[in-house]
Amino acid sequence: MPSIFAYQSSEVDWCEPNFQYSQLVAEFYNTFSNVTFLVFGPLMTFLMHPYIQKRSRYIYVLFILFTITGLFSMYFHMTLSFLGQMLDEIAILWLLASGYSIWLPCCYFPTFLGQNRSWYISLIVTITLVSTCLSFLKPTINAYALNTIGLHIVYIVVQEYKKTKNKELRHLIEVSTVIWALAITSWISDRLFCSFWQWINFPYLHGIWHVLISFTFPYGMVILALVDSTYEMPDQTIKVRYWPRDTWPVGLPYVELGDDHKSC
Ligand SMILES: CCCCCCCC/C=C\CCCCCCCC(=O)N[C@@H](CO)[C@H](O)/C=C/CCCCCCCCCCCCC
Ligand SMILES: [Ca+2]
Ligand SMILES: [Zn+2]
Repeated sequence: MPSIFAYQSSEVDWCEPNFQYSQLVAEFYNTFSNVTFLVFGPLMTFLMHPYIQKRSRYIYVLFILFTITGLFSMYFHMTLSFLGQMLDEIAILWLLASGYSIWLPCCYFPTFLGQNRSWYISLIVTITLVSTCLSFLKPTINAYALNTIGLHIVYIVVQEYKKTKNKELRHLIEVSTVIWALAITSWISDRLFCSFWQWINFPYLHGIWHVLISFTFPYGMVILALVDSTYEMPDQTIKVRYWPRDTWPVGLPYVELGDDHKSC
């Protein structure tokens, strides 16, 4: 049995050919396409710093876990090792769990918990601990299970889309849903139609997934901050801004706190 550190000890291999450019990096494009995680994580922490200070410092954990996920994903694609796979998937699991703990509006809590966030967080932590252990039993299905959680997040966001008249929020939800749909299509295509992509000499769909899914993170954070503000900070004005410039046709969304209060 190979060591968990050994190159190609994971049962999962992606469509991109291995060791094409270097003996050290198994999947070159899949490894370096994670660089957007390393940029967006710290940049979003900086841009949303005033909001996080006011709302909850636990949000920093989300941004740190997002950056760590990018690092582990790089390590996984560089080595295709079992350790790399598990670090990548467990980091995603805890990132999603932290997101659910902080952002899920109370109206989506299971009815037996009432509106009690402390009980809800205890439930999420318990489920995540059990899932972390279960993830070692059949590691090939982990990524599918994580994408199912992703589908549930999209479901919640779509429910909020139906409820809101806020044009800015609706626009953010529309753009992020399209980006997520393109991302998941790339992920599934890489898994299912690899021989076709190799035949046309374009086995890079998983790298495209990395870039697209990393863009859903800033969008997801801003959408959830806006939704959350209607429940948790009803008197605070939240402004959506875009980095590097509001006026540029494309940019990274983030939130800023308004000086005034909604009720003033
Ligand atoms: C109310 C809940 C709020 C939760 C908010 C969390 C938002 C997280 C957004 C993005 C995180 C993306 C993390 C992706 C890591 C990619 C690393 C990777 O590619 N790993 C693969 C192997 O290399 C592995 O096969 C991938 C597994 C699947 C990961 C599933 C991630 C689901 C992301 C869901 C994003 C929904 C955004 C919805 C916007 C409308
Ligand atoms: Ca490969
Ligand atoms: Zn990947």
